[in-house]
Amino acid sequence: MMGAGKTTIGRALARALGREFIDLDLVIEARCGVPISHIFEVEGEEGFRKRETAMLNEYATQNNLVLATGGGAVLAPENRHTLKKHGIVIYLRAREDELYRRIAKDRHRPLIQTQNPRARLNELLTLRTPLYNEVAHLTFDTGSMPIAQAVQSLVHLLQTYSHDHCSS
Ligand SMILES: Nc1ncnc2c1ncn2[C@@H]1O[C@H](COP(=O)(O)OP(=O)(O)O)[C@@H](O)[C@H]1O
Ligand SMILES: O=C(O)C1=C[C@@H](OP(=O)(O)O)[C@@H](O)[C@H](O)C1
Ligand SMILES: [Mg+2]
Repeated sequence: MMGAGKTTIGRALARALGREFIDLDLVIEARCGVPISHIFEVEGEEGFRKRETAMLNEYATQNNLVLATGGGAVLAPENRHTLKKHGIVIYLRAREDELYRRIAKDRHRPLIQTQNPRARLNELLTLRTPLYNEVAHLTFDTGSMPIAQAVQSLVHLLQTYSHDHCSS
């Protein structure tokens, strides 16, 4: 979900693993030359989702990446299939009040620029939590854990997962 730390922790995890980091939102912004919020204004959420799926399809099959999606990438069944098929998907989980604290003042997340952003976040979480669970190979609670500590734990979690599930 927005504010879980996908961009921040993803970037630090990539560094720790010596992998390239790709954030789908940043790739979309770089290609379009405008912020995500502008894409929402001009093309609506639907237009943004098409771009998100196109970028996911482009990067999902590349090896040796840490790829951060936006929180809504799980909405399309096609994206869930792509993520599960090609990646080890980590669901970064944090409590609703912690998510809200992290994103409340940020004007760059168009979906919560509403009269009642807290209620909106709650609605989105209700809708999406089953989808996050469906697509996750691993679930990790960031809580109020410092980023460096989260990264260390994730490296360990991935090592264990790879040892148990990957043949080479
Ligand atoms: N574990 C954490 N503890 C405290 N702050 C965090 C943590 N993870 C992320 N943040 C902060 O929360 C905000 C949102 O993080 P971000 O990585 O953009 O989340 P996402 O990409 O999942 O929306 C940023 O200001 C980031 O520094
Ligand atoms: O949850 C969502 O639907 C979205 C999350 C955002 O990314 P973050 O999850 O990195 O904030 C960004 O993709 C866009 O604003 C839509
Ligand atoms: Mg992000």
